[in-house]
Amino acid sequence: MATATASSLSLLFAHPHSSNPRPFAGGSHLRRPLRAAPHRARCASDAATTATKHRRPAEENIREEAARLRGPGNDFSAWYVPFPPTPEDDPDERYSLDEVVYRSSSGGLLDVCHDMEALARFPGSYWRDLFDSRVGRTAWPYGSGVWSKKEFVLPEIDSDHIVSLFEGNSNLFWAERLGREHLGGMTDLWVKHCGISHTGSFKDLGMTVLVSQVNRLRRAPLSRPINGVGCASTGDTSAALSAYCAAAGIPAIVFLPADRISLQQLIQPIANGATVLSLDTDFDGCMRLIREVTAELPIYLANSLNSLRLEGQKTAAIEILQQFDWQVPDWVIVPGGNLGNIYAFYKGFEMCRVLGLVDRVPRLVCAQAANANPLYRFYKSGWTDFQPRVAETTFASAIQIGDPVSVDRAVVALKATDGIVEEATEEELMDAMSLADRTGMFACPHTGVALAALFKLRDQRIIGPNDRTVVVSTAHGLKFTQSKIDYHDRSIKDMLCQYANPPINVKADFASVMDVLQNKLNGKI
Ligand SMILES: Cc1ncc(COP(=O)(O)O)c(C=O)c1O
Ligand SMILES: N[C@@H](CCOP(=O)(O)O)C(=O)O
Repeated sequence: MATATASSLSLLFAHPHSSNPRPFAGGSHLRRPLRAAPHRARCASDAATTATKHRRPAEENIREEAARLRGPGNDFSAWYVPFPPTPEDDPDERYSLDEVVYRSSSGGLLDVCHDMEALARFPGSYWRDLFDSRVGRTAWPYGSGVWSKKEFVLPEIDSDHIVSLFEGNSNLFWAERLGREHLGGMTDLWVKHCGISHTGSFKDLGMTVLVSQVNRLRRAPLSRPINGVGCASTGDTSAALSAYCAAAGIPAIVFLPADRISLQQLIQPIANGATVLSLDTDFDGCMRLIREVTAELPIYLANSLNSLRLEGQKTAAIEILQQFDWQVPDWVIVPGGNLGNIYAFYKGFEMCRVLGLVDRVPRLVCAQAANANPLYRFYKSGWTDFQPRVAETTFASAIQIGDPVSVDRAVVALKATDGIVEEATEEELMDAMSLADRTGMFACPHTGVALAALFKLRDQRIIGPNDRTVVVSTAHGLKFTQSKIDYHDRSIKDMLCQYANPPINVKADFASVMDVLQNKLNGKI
């Protein structure tokens, strides 16, 4: 494993060995030349946002309206660089986002690097105001929580190529009762409901970006021969990929570990018309196969090994800052599996810090199921010994991953934020999820993992009662109802299920009903 050395994204934005004082800023065939700095901060997207005061003509749709209103292009750009940057790397190694490339020349990961100098010509206040002005609108494509931050995501894509289902802008839920009653009087506890979304998980945020770029590549003038988009999945990536591909008319191919994902997840790609291969292996086995297959066939890889995905996912971090009026929370807790998302959160926060939208980043916590905890073990070894493992069955089935592709990214994120890795047993995660449900949520088991980590960190007094803390809820509880049914049925072997609330079977007569209700009201049952 490559050692993570970068402690700040700024190292990505300016290569350590580059002698160019304006890193990647000039002379490249990958980007248009920079314009002279405008004295007033305006960009094309801005014009589209502000010019929609009048209702568009009935014969025009929102894409066409956006095209009509589009002003001159902006000069922001982005490209792939090796990740993390090491002194051994060729400082000139970079790739256009229009290339189909997932790995650096040394076989390492890639990251999307933005032209920070161009973005930094505008003060943080400009970006805050611009992003705030777009929230809740329908102006294409800014009604999406991802594309409302287009300049920080895929600045060069034509809005007409974007495949968006108006994802993002998810609820930041004040978990008042959970914090007050069950977490030692926590006053400032929040749950970012990334799973209350089009396909029921945070994957929509990344998939809109990836499928939009594929759409751009397939269409003229690039006209790349990409016949389909494929992924390995524990159920959520496949659902998001299938939905976005279906919306764009692009074939989707998904590799699923047989009998290891929920029925609700399985039916999503089936319903969206994807080619679904159910394979007799675990997620890590599916991941190995999809990598081999995409190296042979003109199928574009949609897993988070592909760093485009993380550009969309990072907008959840920016959205959290925005929802707090650009104040930075103290802690953000993220459940981790393949480990792309923890890095995406870091990148979103760090980009806002570097560009002056905020002045610091929160401490990150990555929470893993004890049955699938390679990162936790690595952390506990003092980051000295990473061992992939065979992940055991967990109710948090979407993070049943033993050989995460983004482990290097996670290490960078955690080291840079003085982060922590925690784990949760099956009982801890199911209890945490069920307790949260009892305070008005309908959490998924992965959110249960993050909540269980919070319980532990509160017990250890690492997180204080007044610390502003955000737990990232990654999927909708309705995708994982069987685990809740088993819990409330007390049918889970060796689990007390202390918050189970099974239905009471009552004879359908007045006296029996009254009897039960009186016992209930008197606290006897
Ligand atoms: C619901 C859910 N939560 C958390 C995760 C973990 O995200 P990551 O793989 O980016 O660590 C996943 C996917 O792995 C997921 O589907
Ligand atoms: N939980 C994921 C696992 C794959 O992660 P990815 O982010 O690399 O696509 C899933 O839902 O498939």
